[in-house]
Amino acid sequence: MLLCDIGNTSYHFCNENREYKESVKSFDPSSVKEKVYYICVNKALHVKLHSLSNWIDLSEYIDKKKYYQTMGIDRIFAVEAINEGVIIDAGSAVTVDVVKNNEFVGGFIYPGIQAMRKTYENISPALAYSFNFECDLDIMPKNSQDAISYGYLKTLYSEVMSHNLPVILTGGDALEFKKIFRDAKVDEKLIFNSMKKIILQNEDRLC
Ligand SMILES: Nc1ncnc2c1ncn2[C@@H]1O[C@H](COP(=O)(O)OP(=O)(O)O)[C@@H](O)[C@H]1O
Ligand SMILES: CC(C)(COP(=O)(O)O)[C@@H](O)C(=O)NCCC(=O)O
Ligand SMILES: [K+]
Repeated sequence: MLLCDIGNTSYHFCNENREYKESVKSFDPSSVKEKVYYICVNKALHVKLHSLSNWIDLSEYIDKKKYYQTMGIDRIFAVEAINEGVIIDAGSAVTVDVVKNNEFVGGFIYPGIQAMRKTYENISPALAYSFNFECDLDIMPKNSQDAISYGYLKTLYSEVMSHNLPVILTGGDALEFKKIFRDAKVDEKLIFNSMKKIILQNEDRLC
């Protein structure tokens, strides 16, 4: 079964156990001839995907009453996958969603690594550093690279840890954030497993 999670940077495919990515900028979805179950947060692609009969939008098979109307479908599928924890989906944006006793408590959206690095760089060339994910968030920075790394990472780290819940990391940058959320579980297949659960629950409707 071919699954696809489409974000603002990548088509993230999973075929049985093979995972691969294609760029949103260059990939042509009509090149896929087999049936593919997908979710998509990329509004620009919605019309094209809905015109392809072999691309099946799983967002139509989820009970959206538990979520707010404009919530990203990637976040909804991630939340549906767990009963308790804080999910960090680190991609173009970093989304953080809190689930307690199988209930969606709420969540927030934080700039992704590339977006934030460009923001600092656009302020001044003096801030053109990659983020140091090894920087000690318990010590006030005394160099420029840690000054922007701490500025970007400490707020996110403190907020996530304040919930005292298990942390689950997913998304293209999960392994970077694992360096600061050391006790987190990295689950690159979180959303794909959630998609499989929804397909199984709706197999009579999904021919
Ligand atoms: N222009 C870009 N914007 C955002 N992320 C980018 C960009 N170029 C490369 N990346 C990398 O691509 C990955 C995006 O993560 P991914 O989860 O695939 O994105 P999304 O789900 O938002 O499409 C990250 O590792 C990020 O660092
Ligand atoms: C925040 C997102 C852009 C994240 O998408 P991604 O990082 O996977 O490209 C996506 O969840 C989205 O479009 N959300 C809509 C706004 C909201 O969730 O409130
Ligand atoms: K994301």
